[in-house]
Amino acid sequence: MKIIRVNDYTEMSIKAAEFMIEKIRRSPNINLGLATGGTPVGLYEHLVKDHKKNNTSYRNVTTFNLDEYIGLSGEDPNSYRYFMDQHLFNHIDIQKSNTCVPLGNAKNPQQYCVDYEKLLTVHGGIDIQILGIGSNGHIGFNEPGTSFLSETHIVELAASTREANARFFNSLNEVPTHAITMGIASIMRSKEILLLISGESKRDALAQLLQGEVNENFPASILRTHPCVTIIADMAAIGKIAV
Ligand SMILES: N[C@@H]1[C@@H](O)[C@H](O)[C@@H](COP(=O)(O)O)O[C@@H]1O
Repeated sequence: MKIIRVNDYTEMSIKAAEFMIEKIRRSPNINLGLATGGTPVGLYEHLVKDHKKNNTSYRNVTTFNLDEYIGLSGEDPNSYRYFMDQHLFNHIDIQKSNTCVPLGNAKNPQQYCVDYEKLLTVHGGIDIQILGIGSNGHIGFNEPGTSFLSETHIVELAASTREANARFFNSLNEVPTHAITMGIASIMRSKEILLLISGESKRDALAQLLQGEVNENFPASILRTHPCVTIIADMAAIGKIAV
């Protein structure tokens, strides 16, 4: 894993945007794996700025999001589809039909998981996957204990994850209990991974990722076995860890 140290959230977002823009310009029909949460918001802001200023085109780009809450429609302001539209898709020249975010209100969620996984394969897989990390080591919504062999599936969210994400909702009760997420195996099939880590609340997770064992109890640890991972981490997350 390659680690890029940056001072703060802003620098992380700019570096991540430069990293992505370079790939998109080089391969205009790239398949991007996208993440939600607070971490990539700055990255998306910079991609939008760059699109407006330098005309980087997303015309032939296809995107796949990692996850979505079960029970929320794409019009729900707390859905990840809504998040992606607001933060990125509505502001760039991407074709909406090329943006794939799992459906939170699919009629048959189990079958939908199989279909989403197939969709990834049919498109030739993800070229570069952006990831954030939960403080318990989750990636996507793959909570501790998830099999490293898992593909897109339905998960029950850990209490700590619902609490961490409650800040986006009116109350904890409104946070859905289940989500659909690409599995660990689906994520690991990406040709390249860019993991963003910012803030003191992620310090333990970063330390465990770098120094702990590769173990299903800490889902992100599998990334140590991926051939092409770049981590951009800020000083608040790094703290005194030797990187
Ligand atoms: N499902 C998302 C993840 O994809 C995200 O990476 C993580 C960290 O979120 P944040 O960036 O807000 O800390 O938790 C959320 O639950």
